[in-house]
Amino acid sequence: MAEIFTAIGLMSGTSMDGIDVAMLETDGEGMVVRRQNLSVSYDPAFRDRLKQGLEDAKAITKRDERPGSLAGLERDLTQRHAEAVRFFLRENNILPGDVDVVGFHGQTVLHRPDEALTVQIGDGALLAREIGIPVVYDMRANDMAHGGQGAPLVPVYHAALARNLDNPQWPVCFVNIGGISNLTCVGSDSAIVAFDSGPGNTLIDQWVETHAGIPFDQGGRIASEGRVLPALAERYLANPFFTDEKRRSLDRNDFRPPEGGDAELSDGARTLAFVTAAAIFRSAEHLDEMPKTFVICGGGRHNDTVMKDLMALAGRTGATLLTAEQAGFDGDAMEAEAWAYLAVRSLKGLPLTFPGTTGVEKPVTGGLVAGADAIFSCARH
Ligand SMILES: Nc1ncnc2c1ncn2[C@@H]1O[C@H](COP(=O)(O)OP(=O)(O)OP(=O)(O)O)[C@@H](O)[C@H]1O
Ligand SMILES: CC(=O)N[C@H]1[C@@H]2OC[C@@H](O2)[C@@H](O)[C@@H]1O[C@H](C)C(=O)O
Repeated sequence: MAEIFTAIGLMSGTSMDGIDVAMLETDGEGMVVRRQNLSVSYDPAFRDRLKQGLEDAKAITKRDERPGSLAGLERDLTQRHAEAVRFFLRENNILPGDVDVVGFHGQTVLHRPDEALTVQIGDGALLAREIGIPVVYDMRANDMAHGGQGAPLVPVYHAALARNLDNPQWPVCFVNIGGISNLTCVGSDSAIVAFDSGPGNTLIDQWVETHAGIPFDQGGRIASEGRVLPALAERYLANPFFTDEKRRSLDRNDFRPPEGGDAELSDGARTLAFVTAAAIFRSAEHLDEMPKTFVICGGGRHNDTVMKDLMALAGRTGATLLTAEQAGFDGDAMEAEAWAYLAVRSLKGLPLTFPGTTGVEKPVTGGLVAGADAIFSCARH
């Protein structure tokens, strides 16, 4: 019988809005039972420190360098993750000994796939000591070492979820709209093709932060009052990222928000919401077959203007578009769940990425383990 692990995943994504915590029971393959989850927001001062961290990271040439504020930031980020785990355990009356492993993403501060350089700050050994649970971390590096883009890693989990769907129209495409968007297309034969699909919420977030002093456009309301500026939208959509033969993974800074003079507040937000949706469909043109079902996950699905545009674009292809919840999942917890699932796959030496997901030369596993002594005594059957 397959080993079943209880795993917690921790995600601090490119939006830098906070830490998502989610728990699963899984064998790292077809068996997935989703358990509790919660999110802990970063305060504005810590978000500012993370943003400074992205600036300081530009000086990194080797992935273990921590110039400027980064060493202190890595320590504090790790402590915040430890606190989030302790809070999660307390809230749900779970003991550390009930959890077999934690999958720790950390915070991406630099991602340059063309230079095979990706840096997630987060000290796995410190986290394992703090919470008393083994930790799997740094799961992107081995993919890059084997010629992969280092992202996206979530597709293998999307594929596991797709198997739980009730008689869907295939292919099914999971779209994750975080700071950056990515998609995973799963065929009826379980084959997966995945890639980053464009800027997600990051442009909208930066636009409304600069021009309205708020972290995101709640519900897409500001956008709903504006109109799409076609020339501005095309400036983004004409980026070679969409037409290049090769699918590339994105750094948060690969697409920059418009200049102040390019638009007024609501037209800018409206145009960027359209760009978010249209980018996904431009990228989807690289799939062999247009998906028949789209499942929308990630914080971007809370932006009604983005969702309206996605609906319209899906409608043109005759596809059905569902939110993660309509498909029976939790769209806010999915990435954290994925990191729990990936941690279990890592412990079992199973591949995390595939030629069809990151362009890696062959299926490869990944991740480093901290606090490993405990692992072999804790896997339950
Ligand atoms: N109520 C809401 N209305 C509009 N947008 C929202 C709402 N809630 C969240 N968002 C958007 O979702 C973002 C967070 O999404 P999510 O947590 O999926 O991203 P992430 O995991 O940080 O990014 P990535 O997947 O790129 O690593 C916020 O920055 C915001 O733009
Ligand atoms: C380098 C990095 O952190 N990339 C993130 C980012 O955020 C979304 C998109 O770009 C995605 O490819 C990836 O995260 C998700 C969780 C992934 O690896 O699947």
